[in-house]
Amino acid sequence: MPSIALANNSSDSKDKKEKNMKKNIAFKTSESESANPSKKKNLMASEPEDEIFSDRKQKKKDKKKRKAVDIHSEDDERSETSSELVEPVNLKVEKTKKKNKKAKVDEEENEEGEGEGEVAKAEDPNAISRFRISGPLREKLKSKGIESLFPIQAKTFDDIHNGSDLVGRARTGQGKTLAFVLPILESLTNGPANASRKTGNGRPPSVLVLLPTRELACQVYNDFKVYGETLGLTSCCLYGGASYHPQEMSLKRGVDIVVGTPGRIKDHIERGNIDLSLLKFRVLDEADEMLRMGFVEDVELILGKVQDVSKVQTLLFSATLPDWVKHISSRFLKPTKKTIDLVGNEKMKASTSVRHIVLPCFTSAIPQLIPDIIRCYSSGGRTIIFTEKRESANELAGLLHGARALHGEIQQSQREVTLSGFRSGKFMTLVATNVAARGLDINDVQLIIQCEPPRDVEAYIHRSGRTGRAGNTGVAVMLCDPRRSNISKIERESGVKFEHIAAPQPADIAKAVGVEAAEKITQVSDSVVPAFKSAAEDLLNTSGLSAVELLAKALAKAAGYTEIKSRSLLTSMENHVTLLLEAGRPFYTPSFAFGILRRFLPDDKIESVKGMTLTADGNGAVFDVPAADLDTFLAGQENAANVRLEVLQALPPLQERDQSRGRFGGGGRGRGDFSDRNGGGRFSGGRGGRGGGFSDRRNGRFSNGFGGGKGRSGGKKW
Ligand SMILES: Nc1ncnc2c1ncn2[C@@H]1O[C@H](COP(=O)(O)OP(=O)(O)OP(=O)(O)O)[C@@H](O)[C@H]1O
Repeated sequence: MPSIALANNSSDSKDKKEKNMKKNIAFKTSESESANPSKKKNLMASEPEDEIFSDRKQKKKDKKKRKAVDIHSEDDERSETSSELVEPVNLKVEKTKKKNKKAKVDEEENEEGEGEGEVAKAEDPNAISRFRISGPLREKLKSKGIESLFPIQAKTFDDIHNGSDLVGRARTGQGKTLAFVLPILESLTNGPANASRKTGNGRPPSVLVLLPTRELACQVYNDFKVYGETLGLTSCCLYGGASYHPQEMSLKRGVDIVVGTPGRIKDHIERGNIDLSLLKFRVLDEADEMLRMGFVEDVELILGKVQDVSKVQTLLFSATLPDWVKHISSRFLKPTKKTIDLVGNEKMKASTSVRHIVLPCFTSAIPQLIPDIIRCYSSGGRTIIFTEKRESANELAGLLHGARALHGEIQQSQREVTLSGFRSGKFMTLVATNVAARGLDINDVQLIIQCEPPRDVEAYIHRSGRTGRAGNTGVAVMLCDPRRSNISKIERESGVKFEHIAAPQPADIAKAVGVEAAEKITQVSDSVVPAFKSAAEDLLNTSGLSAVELLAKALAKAAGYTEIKSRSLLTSMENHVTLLLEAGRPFYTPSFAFGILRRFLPDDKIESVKGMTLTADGNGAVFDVPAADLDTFLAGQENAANVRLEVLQALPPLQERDQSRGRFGGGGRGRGDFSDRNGGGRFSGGRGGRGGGFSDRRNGRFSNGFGGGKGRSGGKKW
């Protein structure tokens, strides 16, 4: 990892009043909902829907696993709201234990035979042998390298197997999928649900799993398929954008497990293709996202198809469970439900094995900056870049070498090709909208880049959680416009303590790529030396450069650089420098700082100032100027009394502007408009408030004060 100049934490200094996202949900009766079918129709038409992805989880066992770093919260509080809470668990510790145990078990199995190995396994409280997991399933798990259950799986297994409804929450990447897959499969074949479930041709499904995106549905379907077939259970995946016929054929033949997205499943219900009356299990995975997307009525309609609610188990899982979802869960789950919350009131809600970084940057600098961030922070693994808008994803993917876009407007078949190409390593950079934020489990994603702070804390938690999975480490870099950053809300609500860094500088980049370039050069066969020796000698004699200087150029070229530019600390613009302005008195507004500059600089130089931002202590202002203008600025200050300009090597803490009105509701222009003063801003986000994130557009069921502004109220336009 390169040594990047660390700036002080600018968010510490501010304690701004944020508008509270009200989560008082006005419930309406089902009658009133069904009285409004036309609105439902509209929503269905615009649904980003669900997803497909027939790609297998490619768990390359030989991939190097990065050890988890500890960024654990000091806050040890436990939730007081959950009905049945368990101690939050340090996955890293568990995982390390598991690895040690596995090594020990393997050793003993080899030396002393199977019996001894079983004893060693039994010492691990989460060893799969300690759970009611039957032989074939156990063997399948072992073949996938799973010898021991993760905490969320271990803590929910018995409750689910014994027949309880359950709400399960654990941080991203901690194995929530198998937490419901395994006990469901066992219950259906060797447990309580076995006796009453239907078998034979044309049987109706026993399990229904609902997910918010097609990609996620396919991923979860794949787990049910792989593990279910070891127990003779069949699964199918129903998602939008794919042809109806094969889905209808699967349903006609009879299937045990149906996984899908609400829109397509509702379509199948309306076409009379699917009978959900005899379900034994209903699962809402990423429940909060599904409900946030406005699927609450569809979900309710689908779940309501069960004949006898007392005979069905309902499970609800997510890494984020806002209070309003907990309220809603009481509609779907029995009052006797269990809650297993491994996050609870712990301060840190996001992944603890991820390094969370904030980097100031103008939108216009993003395309040039990202390749260097990837070089410095991806450790050679995969990168997912998140943009807010589909157009930005397309645009950025077009500008970055070897990157592809993924979003809801791309045809389903292409989405599948893109995701499977990313999983298989055909290309290493995916530029996506929030369609990829939830649940996707892709091997060796080392780096997440968010081009701007997301609309809410849940989005931050899920996006950054695409890395650092299953105990591995990762890096999440969030870019933000220094003039408009509003990260303190995310910081406060997620519990993340952001590291503040500046753009990678030439030395950082050289350090990151130099070793690889040196390896490339040393790997060149000695056989080339005689052939190129005389050319090398000529070069040394005629270039006027030393051998070291020439070698430095060769290394740069081998790393793909023919020139390397420094970047400013504030906007990350190339060939700009960052200055601190002080005037011996407090600064209240950026205009005041501009006023001071006007006293000693001509207008055209003032025009070149970028990113004027007040320091957190209010005693100065920080801004960028083109490196070519630096002398003019420094010389100019000589003519102004009490004015001091300093070239900065690291950013001081800066003031945040309160963006809560626009971004989190209340109307206004919302996000966007990240362009710099001079109209740069390739990715300038335009207007359109982003309020109303939770509102159900159909009947205001979720209308909870988030309204206002046009735009992305339903979050359905990924
Ligand atoms: N017991 C286990 N041992 C080893 N690996 C496991 C185990 N359980 C799950 N995994 C692996 O951990 C990874 C993360 O699992 P999963 O996708 O279910 O996480 P999640 O908690 O649902 O994450 P998210 O909240 O992001 O959806 C997967 O690659 C999965 O195969």
